Amino acid sequence: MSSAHKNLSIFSTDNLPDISEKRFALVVAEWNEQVTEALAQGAAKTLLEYGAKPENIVRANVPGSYELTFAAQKMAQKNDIDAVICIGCVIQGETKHNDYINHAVAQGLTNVSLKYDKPVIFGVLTPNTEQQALDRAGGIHGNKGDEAAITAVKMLAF
Ligand SMILES: Nc1c(NC[C@H](O)[C@H](O)[C@H](O)CO)[nH]c(=O)[nH]c1=O
Ligand SMILES: CC(=O)[C@@H](O)COP(=O)(O)O
Repeated sequence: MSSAHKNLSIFSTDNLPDISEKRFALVVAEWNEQVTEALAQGAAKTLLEYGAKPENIVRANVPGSYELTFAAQKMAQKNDIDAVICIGCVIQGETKHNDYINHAVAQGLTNVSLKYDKPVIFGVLTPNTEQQALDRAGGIHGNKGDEAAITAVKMLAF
């Protein structure tokens, strides 16, 4: 079901684990900062709403979404990080560059998650237009940052 038919920030929060002592890395790409900052704020707010402590959310910025994988690995290898949430926005341009970034990051974050046996959440928007991005960063389709945070919390139940 496409985002056009549902608010991405409406999800079940039943049976969530206690995250009061869990530590989260929040890795944020600076490209399309208006969007990624809205996503990051949504993710942080949601973690706090569901019981995370402010001191247990470790924020790190990277230049672009392609760099999320390297930073995610640096965070995932830390013994005091329980989950990594990666935030980015890769807007389609005139060339295929966005495709290469998106595929590299999706596969890269999956590899990091499996290598370090920790949830590494793909909170990267891959819109065709800036408006599509804004719609998913606190607009008509909710906030994908909220969704990424809840996903991290749910995965800590495994
Ligand atoms: N065009 C976008 C980029 N491009 C930059 C790359 O992510 C990367 O930093 C560069 O290729 C150097 O390695 N990044 C985004 O996050 N969003 C874009 O729309
Ligand atoms: C997705 C990007 O990296 C973006 O800057 C590429 O834009 P373009 O394909 O028009 O060069």
